[in-house]
Amino acid sequence: MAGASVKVAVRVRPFNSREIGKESKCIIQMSGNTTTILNPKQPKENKSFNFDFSYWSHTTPEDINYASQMQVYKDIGEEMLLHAFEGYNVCIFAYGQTGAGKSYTMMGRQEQDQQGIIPLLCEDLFTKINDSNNDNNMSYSVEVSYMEIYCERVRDLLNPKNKGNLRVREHPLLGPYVEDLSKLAVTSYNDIQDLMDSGNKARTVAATNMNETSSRSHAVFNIIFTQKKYDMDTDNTSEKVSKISLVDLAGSERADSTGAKGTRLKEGANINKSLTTLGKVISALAEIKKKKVESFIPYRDSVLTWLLRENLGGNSRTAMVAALSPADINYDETLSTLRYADRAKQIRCNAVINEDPNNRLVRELKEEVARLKDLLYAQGLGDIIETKKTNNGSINLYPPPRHSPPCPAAPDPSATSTIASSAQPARRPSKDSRWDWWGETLLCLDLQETEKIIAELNETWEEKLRRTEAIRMERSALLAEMGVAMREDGGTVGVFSPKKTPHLVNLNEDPLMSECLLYYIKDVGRENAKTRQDIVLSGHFIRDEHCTFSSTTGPQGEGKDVNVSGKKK
Ligand SMILES: Nc1ncnc2c1ncn2[C@@H]1O[C@H](COP(=O)(O)OP(=O)(O)OP(=O)(O)O)[C@@H](O)[C@H]1O
Repeated sequence: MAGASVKVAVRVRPFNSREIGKESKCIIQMSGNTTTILNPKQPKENKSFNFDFSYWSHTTPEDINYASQMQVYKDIGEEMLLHAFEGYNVCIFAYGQTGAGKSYTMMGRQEQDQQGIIPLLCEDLFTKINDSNNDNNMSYSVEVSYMEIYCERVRDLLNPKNKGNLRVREHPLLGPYVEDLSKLAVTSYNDIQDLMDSGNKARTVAATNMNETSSRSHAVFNIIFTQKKYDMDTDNTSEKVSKISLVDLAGSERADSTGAKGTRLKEGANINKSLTTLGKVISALAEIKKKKVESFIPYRDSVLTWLLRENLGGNSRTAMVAALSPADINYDETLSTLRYADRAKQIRCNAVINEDPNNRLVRELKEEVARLKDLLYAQGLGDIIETKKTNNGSINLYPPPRHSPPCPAAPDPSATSTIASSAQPARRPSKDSRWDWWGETLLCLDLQETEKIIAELNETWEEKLRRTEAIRMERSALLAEMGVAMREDGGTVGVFSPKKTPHLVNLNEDPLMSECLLYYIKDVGRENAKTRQDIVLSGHFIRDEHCTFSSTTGPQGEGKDVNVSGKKK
């Protein structure tokens, strides 16, 4: 299995009404696995590409060559699900310009035979689990998370409590992950379907709220699939864990072709930042294969690529579906999609079976906790751990005792989920104490976070189900309170109050979050930090000596400063 290439498929959809209205010509031809694009201006300049699959869905199911939703699932989804049962991480992502058919391929329509890869895969997953229920030595658990990345901000689509933007963090053992992203336990396909529906609604509500369409955000649906096998002979239980990531990317068109201006253009640049970086990552990985040399892969330059790092050239079996418009008016975008897909073919991933990762992880995390505690004791900060014991398990971080007080009274770290608690220190620390203060604070945060992860891993299945049910009830209550109903209205999906008046709801209540959360991921270890710009707190924010927070758009960043109250300077 080692060194398998990314599987790449392209799929062309029927004309839409706009294209029909413009009397568009079809410029895509397919024969076997080969896709040819005809240049409408230069008839002799046809370009052909070979892929693992070329799906002709331009006509109707009556056409013998027509590729149905089921065929796409059988070729791609079924294979990936098989790998998940083998214990590999898998990923399927859809790429293409807005309206090219990404969501149709990934989610599809509710109607019969029109469901896409995600629902078909989830249904098949539970069919297979139920089929093997006769085997008493096997047990399975399925957990789901669903997030949206918009303008480099991460939103939880399943838990209404997570209103703000979630932090993307890096743990020395876990790698990149989204802090506090809900992982909900599911026991049937119906459970997953409900979560998918709620998540899709939350996505539409948020997009409506921002006067946008969801095509500008990336949607990442994750399934954590755990299989436990009891061996009677050895009285031992072994475990395989697979993460199934199903990704519907934002429309890939260039900002200038959407007529975006001002703020919109800036947002576009940020959305495209993830896509542009994805392109750079794919190109860099393709170069490695071609030239057989190591090269720098800019995973950290965007939230999307950072979170999908393992799926792109790492521990994963990965497939990509590139959605194509058939129309001559979209020639440039479609050619660019084909080139993108062609490069993706070059990527090789080194997937390994994730056997017994949780036991190992808990052991390693406990070692990490012991190491962090030793460090705190060695620095004379043992009293933090002692306070924690009497403090309901939470560490009072502000200020750490030895160098106190570099900052004023301690805020309640649980008051807001992310920045506010880190943003509280308002007095400028003395030059000498500043570094110690930050070093110690980071140490405390690491300890707190690692203990949180251990608690999560140790949660029993019953506890997970109870937590899932509590979140489900909160979600229903919130949606009922907002009077949200989704309906098709003249082709537009909207958010309506029960009286059917258009009704906007503010899911983005935290102004601090919405104002200043731009992720900053810098390729520098905390311990190697040499300049104040290198202090990366929680992976995103850099606190400078004037107690403002710089959030930049990237390592080269044109930084945008925000002060502690979250208003732009
Ligand atoms: N293979 C197909 N067969 C039939 N209809 C399709 C197909 N692919 C897409 N469509 C239709 O084309 C329209 C646009 O598709 P879709 O919403 O999936 O595009 P998209 O690439 O996800 O766009 P966005 O970036 O806006 O999310 C939809 O009405 C969809 O039902």
